[in-house]
Amino acid sequence: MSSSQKQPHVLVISYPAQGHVNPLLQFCKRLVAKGIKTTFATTLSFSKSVTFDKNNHLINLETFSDGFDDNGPDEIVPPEVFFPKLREVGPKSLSDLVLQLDRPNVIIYDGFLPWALDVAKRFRLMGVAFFTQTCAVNSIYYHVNRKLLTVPLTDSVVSVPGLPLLENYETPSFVHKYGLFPDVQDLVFNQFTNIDQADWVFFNSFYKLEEEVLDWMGKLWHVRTIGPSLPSIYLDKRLLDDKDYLVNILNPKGSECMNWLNGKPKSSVVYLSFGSMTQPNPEQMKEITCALTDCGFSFLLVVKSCEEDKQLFAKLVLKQGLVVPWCPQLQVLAHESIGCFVTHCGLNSVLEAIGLGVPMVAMPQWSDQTTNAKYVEDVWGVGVRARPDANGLVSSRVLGSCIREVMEGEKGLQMKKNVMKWRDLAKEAIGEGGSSDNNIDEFVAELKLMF
Ligand SMILES: O=c1ccn([C@@H]2O[C@H](COP(=O)(O)OP(=O)(O)O[C@H]3O[C@H](CO)[C@@H](O)[C@H](O)[C@H]3O)[C@@H](O)[C@H]2O)c(=O)[nH]1
Repeated sequence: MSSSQKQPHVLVISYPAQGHVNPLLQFCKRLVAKGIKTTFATTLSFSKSVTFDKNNHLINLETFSDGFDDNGPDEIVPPEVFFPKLREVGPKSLSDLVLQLDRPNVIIYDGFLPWALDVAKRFRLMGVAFFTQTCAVNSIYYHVNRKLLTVPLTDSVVSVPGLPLLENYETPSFVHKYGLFPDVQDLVFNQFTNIDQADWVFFNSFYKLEEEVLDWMGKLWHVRTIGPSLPSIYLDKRLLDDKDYLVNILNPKGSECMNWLNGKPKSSVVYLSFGSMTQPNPEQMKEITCALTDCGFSFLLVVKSCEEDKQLFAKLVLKQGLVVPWCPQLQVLAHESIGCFVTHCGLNSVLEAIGLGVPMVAMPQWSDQTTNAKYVEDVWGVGVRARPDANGLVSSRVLGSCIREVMEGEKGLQMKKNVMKWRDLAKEAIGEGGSSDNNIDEFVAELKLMF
C-alpha cells in the first residue's frame, strides 16, 4: 500500500446551491491545508450550470445524481418535483460514488441531505452533519421536528433554549408561515430525524457569535463551530491562495464593479444584493428604486435576471449607480467605498458583512433570513431591519430611512463599532488557536488516529 492510500479520506457533499456549496468548499480547503485528503461532490446538474474554478487547492471534485443530469443550465425544476426525485435517486448515486472512490472514511453531509448519513452508516463510515444555517435557526427546526415546538405557532412569542424570545415573524418563514412551502418546510424539519446518529455536528458559525444556543446544543450532540467560512485572505490570511469562492452561478462582473468603486469616496456607497435564490418582486424593486433616488447615495445593485427590473434601474445607472447581474461580493464588501450592505440576510452574506466589517440594512425574504435579521439588529447590533407593511412590502420611506440611519446616523456609528468588534472575534475564531481552528484541529486529530 502506498503512503497516499494510508491517509484518511473525507467525502464532503453539498446541496446544489451557491449558499451551500460556498461554505462546504471552504471547509474542504481547511481540511486539505491540515493534510486531509478531501473530495467534494455536488449534483451533476448543478455543476454543469455554474462556473467551477477547478484549478484549486487540491480538492478532488466529483458529482452525484439528483435525477436531472441532462437538464440544461436554465431549466428550473419546481421543489415538489425536485425534492422527491433527489431523495429517490441521491442515496443510490452517493453509494455508487462511495464505491467509485474506494470507500472514503468519512462523509460530511450538508444538513439538507440527511439521507447521506444513512448511506454513511450503511458503509460503516463516520457520518458528520454540516449546517450552512445558524445554530439558532437549526435549534428551532429541531424543536419542530421533535414536537417540542408546535406548528402552526399557537403563541405570539416563541421561546427556545439559548435564543432570545422571538416574535412569530422572527422565526424562520417555514415556521411562522407554516404550510406555505410544504416541500422545503419538510426538508428543513427532517434534517433532524436521524441526527442522533451523526458522529459530529458542524456549524458554519463561531462560538462567541452563538454561545448560549451552542452550549445548549452541545448537550445533545458532538457539536462544533468551524466558521466563518470566508476565504482565508479576508480573515486569518494563513491559506495564501485562498482568495475567493470556487463556484459562481453567474459570471461576476469583477473589473466593472471594482473600477467603478475605485472612483468613490470612503464609506459612500450602498451595496444591495439578495443572494442566489431570491429577487424582490417588481413592486418591491420599485420601492427600492425610489429609496435609492431619494437618499441620493451612490449604489451598487445586484439584479440577477429580471429584464423589467433592469430597465427600471437603467435610468438611474448613469447618474447614481451600477447594476450588475452578479458581482464578486467579497471583493465588493472589502472595498473601502462601501458604507452599508442592504441584504436579504442569507447566512453567507451576513457572515461576510461581519467578517469584512460592513453594517447592514436587513431585508429578509424568506427561510432562515427572518431570524438572521433579528440577530443582525437585536443580538449582534450590526444593522437595522427595514420592516415591511401588512402586505409584506418595505416602502421606499422605510428603506430610505434605514439606509440613512446606517450611512450617516448616530446609531449607524454604533453599528459600525459593533460590526468591527464582531469582525475581530471572527478573525480570532478562525485564526491559529481560535475556537473554530481548534475545533477543526480536534476533528483532524481524530481522523488521523484512524490510521
Ligand atoms: O453578486 C453576488 C451575490 C452573491 N454572491 C455570493 O453568493 C453567496 C450567497 O449566499 P447567501 O448570502 O447565504 O444567500 P443565498 O444564496 O440566498 O443562500 C441560501 O443558503 C443560505 C445558507 O443555507 C441561507 O442562509 C439562505 O437563506 C439561502 O437563501 C454569498 O457567498 C455571496 O458572496 C456573489 O458572489 N455575488
